[in-house]
Amino acid sequence: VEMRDGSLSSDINVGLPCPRTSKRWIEQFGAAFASSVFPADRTTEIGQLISSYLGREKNLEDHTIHLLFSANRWEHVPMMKEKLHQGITVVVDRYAFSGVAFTSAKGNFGLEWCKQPDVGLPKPDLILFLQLSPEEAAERGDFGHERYETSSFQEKVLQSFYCLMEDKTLNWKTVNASKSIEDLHREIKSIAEKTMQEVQNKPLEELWK
Ligand SMILES: Nc1ncnc2c1ncn2[C@@H]1O[C@H](COP(=O)(O)OP(=O)(O)OP(=O)(O)O)[C@@H](O)[C@H]1O
Ligand SMILES: Cc1cn([C@H]2C[C@H](O)[C@@H](COP(=O)(O)O)O2)c(=O)[nH]c1=O
Repeated sequence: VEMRDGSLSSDINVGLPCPRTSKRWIEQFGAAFASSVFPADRTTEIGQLISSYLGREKNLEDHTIHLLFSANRWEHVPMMKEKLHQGITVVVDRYAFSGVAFTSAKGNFGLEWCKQPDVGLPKPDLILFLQLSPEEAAERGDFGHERYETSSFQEKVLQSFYCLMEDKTLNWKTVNASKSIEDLHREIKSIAEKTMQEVQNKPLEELWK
């Protein structure tokens, strides 16, 4: 979850809108935070290419898909900024951190190269990392259908996230995702509300600048 003056977003671990999760986020957070929610938006032309890639209908070169994920974030920046300036909390289900973690997990990609296309995106006020072992994640619904959804690759992604979390200029918080949905909701809501209070008068910053 990533936030700005009254704004909340999520790299819940948190990409831009995914129809599978956005409804739940709205149910959980919408009323409480008047939030706008968007995980990887698979509806735009770029989003459709990404969706075909993830669904293994299309193969794309690794640099190319990395840049497409980033472009899918940039195409939402005007909308995000508009909402933030209206005082609306923005929740993002996956963001630049997923971009870096997944591409760098492929090997032959340094973290610095992976970060470059996302430099300057709106900087999140909070990044919530929902920690769950790859084994436990694999037991949950829907796992295994898409590209990247294997326990061995997810383990590499996890290591990349740990490297990203060493950056103390970002407000990372790890929560234990093996709790019940209700308990997890309560914890996230509490952390998010506290952060919203803390940042409400702070200016919007740029990521990795
Ligand atoms: N705390 C929880 N306890 C038990 N099951 C859960 C919990 N949270 C989510 N689930 C279930 O696990 C599955 C995956 O959840 P969810 O879609 O939130 O994961 P995700 O990491 O956002 O997946 P993706 O990013 O691939 O969409 C769903 O079937 C959901 O109902
Ligand atoms: C944003 C982003 C995501 N990914 C990967 C991570 C997941 O495997 C999928 C997104 O699907 P989900 O429904 O949001 O889980 O794509 C990536 O490789 N790069 C990115 O920038």
